[in-house]
Amino acid sequence: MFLLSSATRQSGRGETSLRYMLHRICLKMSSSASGKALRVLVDMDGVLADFEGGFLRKYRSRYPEEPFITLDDRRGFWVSTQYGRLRSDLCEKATSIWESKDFFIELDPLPGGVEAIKEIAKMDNTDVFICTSPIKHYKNCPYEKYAWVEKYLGHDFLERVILTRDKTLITGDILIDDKPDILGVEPKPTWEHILFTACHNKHLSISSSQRRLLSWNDDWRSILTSKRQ
Ligand SMILES: Cc1cn([C@H]2C[C@H](O)[C@@H](COP(=O)(O)O)O2)c(=O)[nH]c1=O
Ligand SMILES: [Mg+2]
Repeated sequence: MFLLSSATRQSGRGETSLRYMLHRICLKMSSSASGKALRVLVDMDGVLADFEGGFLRKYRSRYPEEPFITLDDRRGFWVSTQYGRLRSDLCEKATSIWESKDFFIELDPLPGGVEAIKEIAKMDNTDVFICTSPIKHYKNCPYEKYAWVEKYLGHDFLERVILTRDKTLITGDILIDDKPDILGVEPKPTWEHILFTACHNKHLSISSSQRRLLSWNDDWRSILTSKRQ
């Protein structure tokens, strides 16, 4: 501040543009600090990265003799629970897939997700963060989630990664997430949950007040607009 004000005092003609720049910087800082910038939280597994497709491909390749559940027949968020119901030992076999090295880094991006989040990141008055829950078997998953973001979104996007097992603690205006029930210690999260449609939740009826995003081809821009004041 001291440097800037002494520079404006000395500069004469440069004073107006320096003042203007300072004004712009202050505006950007105060709009973020006062919560005016729209804060968009985007989940990773099932929203940006194809967890279900990646799981089924690797499960069938590792356990070719075992029964499996097609994506069409998936019901309920937890893959492990549905496989456990099919046969109790299959719960552990399913879990072994996402606990393996290279599972998370090798997930394919879901259509349009990478392009959409890059576009959101460039929008004026908008802050976007990837908000994702790592598994407790932490040997590979947290590293690979960062590596996936770097691979598809670039190194600078690593600033925008939030790893948390409790998304209710994170403040934001919108959380785009495929998990139907997002619970945690905070009973009233600040965000509106936009349910991202996935094979496991497409049959669920949601309340009239809840909104869905059917895919990244759906009108996510209108949802963002609706949250701006
Ligand atoms: C289906 C399923 C998922 N998980 C793990 C895998 C991911 O790390 C999280 C989900 O993260 P998100 O941020 O909510 O997308 O859960 C699991 O442990 N068991 C499962 O059946
Ligand atoms: Mg998810």
